Amino acid sequence: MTTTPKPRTAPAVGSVFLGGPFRQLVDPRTGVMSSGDQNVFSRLIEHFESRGTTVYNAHRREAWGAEFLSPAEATRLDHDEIKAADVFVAFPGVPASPGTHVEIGWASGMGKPMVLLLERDEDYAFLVTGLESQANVEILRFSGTEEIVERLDGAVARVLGRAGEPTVIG
Ligand SMILES: Nc1ccn([C@@H]2O[C@H](COP(=O)(O)O)[C@@H](O)[C@H]2O)c(=O)n1
Repeated sequence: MTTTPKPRTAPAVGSVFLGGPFRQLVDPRTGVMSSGDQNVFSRLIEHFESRGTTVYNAHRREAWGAEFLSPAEATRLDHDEIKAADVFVAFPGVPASPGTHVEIGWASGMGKPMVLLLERDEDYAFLVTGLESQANVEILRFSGTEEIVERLDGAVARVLGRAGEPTVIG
């Protein structure tokens, strides 16, 4: 008897926090991020939402820069949303995004499964590239947004699969 292989589908993820450079991307002339930069975040948001995943994302929440919250409001919301999310996904940024690096520290401290999106051939902080020795994180090196989309579900599934395992200090 032959059996038909079941189609492989990525496991459902309840919620994701998506972070990355923000203030440095807001054009002072327009007060918002360029459409190209908005599209990168929108593409990843749509990717997750099309699978029924709730996406927490400050760039969309704050209308790409047109509706900045106060520092205290943004900090409280981001901290609460990272805590609520099943997975933390972020671009540390080139140049480095200060806010995202704070968020990476929070997510590590919370033991959150993490996927960090690093541009291929760019240089990043030692404490980002070394984080796999201390936390449940996958570092995904990419050359374009579509490469992220192709590889993201696999990386998310791997960190979720390891959630709850003790972290080996390297
Ligand atoms: N108005 C803001 C600014 C930042 N954030 C969060 O911080 C990260 C970006 O930090 P930058 O230093 O690059 O601005 C980003 O992941 C946001 O979650 C914010 O929520 N609101």
